[in-house]
Amino acid sequence: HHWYKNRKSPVTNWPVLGMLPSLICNSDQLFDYFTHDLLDSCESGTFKFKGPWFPSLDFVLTSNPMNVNHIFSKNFLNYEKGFEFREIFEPFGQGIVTSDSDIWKIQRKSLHAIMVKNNKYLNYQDMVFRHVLEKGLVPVLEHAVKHGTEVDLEDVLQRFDYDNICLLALGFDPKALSVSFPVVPSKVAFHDIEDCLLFRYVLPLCFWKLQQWLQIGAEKRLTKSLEIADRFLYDCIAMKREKLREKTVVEDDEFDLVTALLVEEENLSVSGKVTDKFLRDTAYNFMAAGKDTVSACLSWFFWLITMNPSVKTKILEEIELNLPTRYKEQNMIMSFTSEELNSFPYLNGALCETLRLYPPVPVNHKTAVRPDVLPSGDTVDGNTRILISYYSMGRSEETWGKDCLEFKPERWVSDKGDIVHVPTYKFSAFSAGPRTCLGKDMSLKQMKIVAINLLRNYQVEMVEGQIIKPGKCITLHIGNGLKVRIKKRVV
Ligand code: HEM
Repeated sequence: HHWYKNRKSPVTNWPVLGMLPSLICNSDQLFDYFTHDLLDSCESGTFKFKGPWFPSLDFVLTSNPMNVNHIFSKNFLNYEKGFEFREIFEPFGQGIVTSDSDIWKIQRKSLHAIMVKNNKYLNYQDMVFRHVLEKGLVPVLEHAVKHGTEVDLEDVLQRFDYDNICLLALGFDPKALSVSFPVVPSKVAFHDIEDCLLFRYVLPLCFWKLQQWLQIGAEKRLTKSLEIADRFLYDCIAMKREKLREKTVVEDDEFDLVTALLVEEENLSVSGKVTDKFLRDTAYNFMAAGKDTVSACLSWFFWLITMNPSVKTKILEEIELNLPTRYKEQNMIMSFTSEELNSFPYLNGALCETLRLYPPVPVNHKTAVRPDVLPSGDTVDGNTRILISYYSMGRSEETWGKDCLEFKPERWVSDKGDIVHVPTYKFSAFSAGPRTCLGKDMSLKQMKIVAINLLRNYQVEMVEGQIIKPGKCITLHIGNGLKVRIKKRVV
């Protein structure tokens, strides 16, 4: 009866073990397995994965845009991160990424007021970005050009991201991006925490809870790394409080997130609640959300344009054509306003195409509060884990056509040369609905500026013989990095 019931399933549903063996066998290429082995065979773009009988690891996997619209917008209140998710990601505390209901609303309101609405903070963002470009990225690239050394471009960009996010959140420059490629303990700790949390996510709760109690394996590593990260965060917060006590006016170049929260306390919905723990949780979540995403996207972008030389040529032509006259001289560090960046629709298309094929957040998590019927016709029970595969959505033939696996920036440029906008429930790299990414505009702006500076001034050549594939991580990195040689480009 069991075999008969499951005869149409694209993977074997074993008695007792469920579909776990197939998942384990494909853990090396999980997102392709979700896309091609599970979802491609379901007309509704939704697959019910059966885990072992005990403990239950069942989940509903979907890449159907109508379901995404329903889960993230139309029936938003029925789909939360959920208690189990918060338990697993407990180092995030009561921050925006893992919270629901009122706690999430307070976090979202305060972060939105600062990251999107506060002009002083937006100016600070631009200042920090220019600083990291000028004092971090360019000297490291120049060093690589001068010595002809091979560099891991992904590592360079991750360090760039880390310095940028630390300055944005805490006003502290860890100088992770410098020619000596130093080991930065807080950066290593954040990375380790992410690694250990991924373990927790795929293991049954009772298993990692036991490990935690015994303080062995990944849980032991997690405790140590969390101590390092917390010490770093609380030290930075104490320094900020001390600085503010000494000053009456905060300069524009000191207006980081923690300072902004302290200064703007009365105007935010958190009056009287800006405790050290609140600041720690807010900063931790902000850093976790923004720390590796830009570098992941840029790494895939440089690899994709190297594999597609005609795209690279077109981007360079667009840069030369639309570059403001003040930058016609070579070797200058170029920064742009958002309006100026609108003159690069093809570059925008190439970045969107990268995000479509390699979304830095490949899968999102939701929990159904009450039973529901999805627009695809699939039913979900209350307390069901739902995984939304952004990776599979970007590779759906139904949404993107027969050439969905090809890298074609042209699909994002209209016949008139304008940017084509795709609804967020179809192109969900930054998620959709009320929980859309708060760093979207900033990230797109920063990625364009890095791309223009690098492409115009340097020639980035891939080292032969590399295997480029996603690594096992919460963020979609290139597993083994991206080894390149950098040369100066002559215009
Ligand atoms: C290419 C770059 C980025 C991508 C693709 C991206 C993608 C996403 C996605 C998919 C989510 C939804 C996650 C979820 O629901 O759990 C998200 C949320 C978020 N992102 Fe980003 N992100 C990027 C960069 C950034 C940066 C640089 C920051 C901050 C400096 C940031 C801040 C946030 C925050 C605060 C949230 C939580 C929003 C909420 O739950 O209300 N993101 N991002």
